[in-house]
Amino acid sequence: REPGLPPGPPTTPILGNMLIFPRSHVHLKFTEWARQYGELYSLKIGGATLVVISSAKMIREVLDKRSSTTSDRPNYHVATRVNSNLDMPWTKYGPVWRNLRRAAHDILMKSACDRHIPIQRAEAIKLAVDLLDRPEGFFTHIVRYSSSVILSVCFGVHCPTFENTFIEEFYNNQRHWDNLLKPGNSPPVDVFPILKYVPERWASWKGECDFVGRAQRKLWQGLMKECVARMKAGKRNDSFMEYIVDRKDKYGLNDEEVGWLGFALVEAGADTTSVYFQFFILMMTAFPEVRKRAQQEIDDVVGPNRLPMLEDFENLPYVNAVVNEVIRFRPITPTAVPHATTTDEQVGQYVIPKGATLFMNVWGVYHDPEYYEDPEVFNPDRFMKTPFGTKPGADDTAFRNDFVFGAGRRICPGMHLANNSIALVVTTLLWTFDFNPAKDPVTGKIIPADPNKISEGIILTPEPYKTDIRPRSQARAEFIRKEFAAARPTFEQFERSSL
Ligand code: HEM
Repeated sequence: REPGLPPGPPTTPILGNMLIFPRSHVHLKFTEWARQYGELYSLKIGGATLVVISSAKMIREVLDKRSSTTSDRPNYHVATRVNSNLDMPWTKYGPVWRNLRRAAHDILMKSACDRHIPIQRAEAIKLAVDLLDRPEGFFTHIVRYSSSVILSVCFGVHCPTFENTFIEEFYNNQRHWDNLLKPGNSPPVDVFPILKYVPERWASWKGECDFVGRAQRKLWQGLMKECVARMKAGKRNDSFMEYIVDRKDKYGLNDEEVGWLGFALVEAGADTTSVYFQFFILMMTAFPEVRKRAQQEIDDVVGPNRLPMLEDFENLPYVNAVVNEVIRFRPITPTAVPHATTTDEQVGQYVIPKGATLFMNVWGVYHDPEYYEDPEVFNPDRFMKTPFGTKPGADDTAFRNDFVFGAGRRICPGMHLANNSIALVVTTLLWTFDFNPAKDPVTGKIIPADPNKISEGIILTPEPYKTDIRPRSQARAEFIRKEFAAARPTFEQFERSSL
């Protein structure tokens, strides 16, 4: 470890910390090291430097305040080979990223997202109807919901079913992509660039990259073709990509970049949102007393004769606390997406060198016992006491409830769309359903839903679990079906073409 670097675990010659770098549950090891080496520590992987940021104060200091020099992405040979670095979350900081980001900002800013609330609401109602019809398929219904929202909003196409559709093809392909991105699944080409030149017959990852790249391109090309054909036929439905196609010169984007931007929105927005709901239902199943209190609040504010609206959300402090606690307890993106520095950065007594990879340890921040009372306990009440759920009296000036969306210039541009989805789905589901632990059909014994069973790729996902989903009353079930019938015109404008 070079002098001046933040401290970190002892290194071995040449390899640095490579042998002790975790192969899974990276966030847990990062957090264990944070308790030992502090809010800013470093790791060496061969010649490369990784810096792990594990406090709200340091996130502000390094990623927010210095965002003009800490917003690059690390070199990712796999991403370069798969999509020439045009898939926005992985794009290097520079003119292409700036153009993509400007376009993404304009279509995803709050006022632009608000125009899409009707389809998000209609989809939340469809999700409830799917859960009434086939509650055991709840994982798939959630994935369909979030994919269909993103596809409607971005490309103007609704997906009424999961099976044999674009969504199934997209998710199959994403599994390959996630595998490639997982540390250890392809050789460390970025640390030892010589590996780039290993011939394909000894480097199966190269073929896998080419396969994934071709499949991703085929997906966005199909979507773009439909979108442009619809525009030409005079059947616009106000989708984001129509807006970008109209203004691609203004944004300095060519057709290829426009296509990859559309793909990035679907990729970054579908899985993340659906995983939030998978965790939410898991928590409502595991903690029925929390669910009942949230339902009581909705009943008091909304009553039984109408569905919750987005505007109700701000009048539901306990439901807000539940939403925030699910994010704190199980942050979907526990180490966000790594940033990289473009200059040397002096931070206090340390120097973070140019080209270092920066990890934002969201899990470590949200599970820090110095700031959170019993951080391993799911307890929405903490957010009723202080705005960020921190211990009363703790210095929370640098805290935010949205660290899960990243920081600085790279902060997730889709957060307003995601937050609208979360508010609408959470309130609709709590209004309509009870979630209870399932029972074994043979023994009658309760099958506990365990929040600790988590699998991970780029994002944290609950392992499949069982839950007993039932409407709170026959009247509420019938009401939802009526609302679904009334939402027909909202869906229709997205059904002019099908996928
Ligand atoms: C709960 C849902 C979501 C979570 C937790 C989430 C989280 C994140 C995180 C952690 C990043 C990296 C930020 C950084 O580097 O500091 C990111 C980037 C991004 N997200 Fe999201 N996201 C969500 C939903 C969405 C949605 C709905 C969209 C679009 C429709 C979206 C589009 C993007 C894009 C395009 C980027 C790349 C930004 C860049 O590199 O400049 N995300 N998101």
